Amino acid sequence: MDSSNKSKNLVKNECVQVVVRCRPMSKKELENNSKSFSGKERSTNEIIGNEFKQVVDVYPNRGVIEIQNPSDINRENPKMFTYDAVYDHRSTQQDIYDEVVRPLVSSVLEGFNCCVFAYGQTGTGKTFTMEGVRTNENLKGIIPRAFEQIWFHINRAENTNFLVTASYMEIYMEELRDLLKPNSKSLELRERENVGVFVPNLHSVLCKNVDEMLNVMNQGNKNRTVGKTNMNEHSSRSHAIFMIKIEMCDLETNKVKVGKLNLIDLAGSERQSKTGATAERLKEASKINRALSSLGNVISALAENSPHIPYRDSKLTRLLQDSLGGNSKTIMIANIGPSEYNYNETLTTLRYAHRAKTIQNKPVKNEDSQDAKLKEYQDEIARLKMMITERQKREKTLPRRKRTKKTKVLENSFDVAKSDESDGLEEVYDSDDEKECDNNLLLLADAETREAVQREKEVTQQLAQKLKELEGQFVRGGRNILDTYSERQMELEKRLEEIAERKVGSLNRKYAVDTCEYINFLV
Ligand SMILES: Nc1ncnc2c1ncn2[C@@H]1O[C@H](COP(=O)(O)OP(=O)(O)OP(=O)(O)O)[C@@H](O)[C@H]1O
Repeated sequence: MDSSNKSKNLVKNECVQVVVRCRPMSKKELENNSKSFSGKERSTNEIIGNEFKQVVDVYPNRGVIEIQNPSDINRENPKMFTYDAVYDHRSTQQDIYDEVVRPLVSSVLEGFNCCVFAYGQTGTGKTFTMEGVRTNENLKGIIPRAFEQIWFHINRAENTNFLVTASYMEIYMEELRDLLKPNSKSLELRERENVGVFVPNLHSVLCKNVDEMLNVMNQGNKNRTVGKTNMNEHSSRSHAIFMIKIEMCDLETNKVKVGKLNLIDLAGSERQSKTGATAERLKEASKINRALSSLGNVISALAENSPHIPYRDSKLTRLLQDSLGGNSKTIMIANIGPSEYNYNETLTTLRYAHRAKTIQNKPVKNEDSQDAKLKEYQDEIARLKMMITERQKREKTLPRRKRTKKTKVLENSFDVAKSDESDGLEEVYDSDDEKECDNNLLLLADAETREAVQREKEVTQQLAQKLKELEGQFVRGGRNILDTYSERQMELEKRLEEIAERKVGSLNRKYAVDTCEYINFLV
């Protein structure tokens, strides 16, 4: 990208947006909470008695979370934190998506790099928030909802070609694994100027609709490392990263934009005394905690404007390099639990989340991106079309004989694959007369020339086939305007986006006031 483009595309600094979601009391917590002080002895892995009291209060209208220190007997001085948005146990998956994530995915579709990551203690609802419950429409999480928004947009974007790919990987025990190719060897991270950190050889799947993306997600989830601990029946033992790349070409201007979306479900921090982890689970926990502590260090260093940011301390922080302090628009969802039993972990999460709010990114629109595959394909398509046209012209200049009954048989042997999307080819074969001319070429006087022409035609046919395959990679926008949503729903989506933007704007104003309170709290 030249420097004039760079300055044109440079958006002003933008802070990482931080939202906190407090999950409801779990069944176990509610059951135990109903018991008063039982006086029972506490065993290492058993959670009992009064420790399930709720210590977290959520004020969605003010973007505030209060947490009460259980050792403060009078319970007079709760600690207070303000975020871009906060969600309590009543919040729905739809609320979070519409108010927080929808505007971000709109930015992806404008050509920005964007990232959503869920952070928090084990069992606080990160996977629930990101992936949700597959079998329940209302409980599906951010990832499947993002698929719907993306394809909703594509199905309406006229005059645009799209090339959409998805990849899915996990960081397990500090190793990068391709969740779509579970038997392949572990992946490496590389860094290149103008590209940033990337993963060579990561498998990516071409997607043409929501269902194909859901298949990628489900396929990857089958291969994700999950285990049981005392804190969570299905605890994620790895950090999972779902990556979507959307290349878009405006067919009027021929300009290409590239939007990238990283959807990250981190493994949760955990304490052995609570999870009861032993053997393999314990080894995993130590790697998980180490990577999360390096993430904490990166957040702190960025918040303090430190000259050295320790991105290289773990694979997770290297991967998040662009999302934290880089060129991406980023949302951190900090998940917490409400009970006293998790007070220390919850406070730690709230503190890190608050620090992350000060991290400044410089989002840049990826316009005229040189590494776009779509650009490469389009150039190749133009080249193929030109070659085919030239060949056709050349063939027409060869001497012909008049068509006879006998030669009609030959017509069936020649049928260049004709794509309805291939404008160039339509030009070449747009009338029966021309096709007849082509067939007549086979009737040239001597066998040698006939053979040469036949060979020529085969080459042209191969080129046409290649052209068809390349064009088959794209999705032409604006083809399915009435497939899944009505016009009324489109309007509703627009309104929701406006509401979300207004909400974030008013919370930002509130933040200025609350920062003073936070500084007081720190001193
Ligand atoms: N907002 C919520 N509403 C209802 N149930 C929730 C909510 N958040 C979490 N849960 C439930 O809590 C349990 C733990 O959630 P989940 O597995 O998403 O936690 P996690 O943070 O991903 O844990 P880990 O780090 O161990 O993978 C699940 O049974 C989940 O359904």
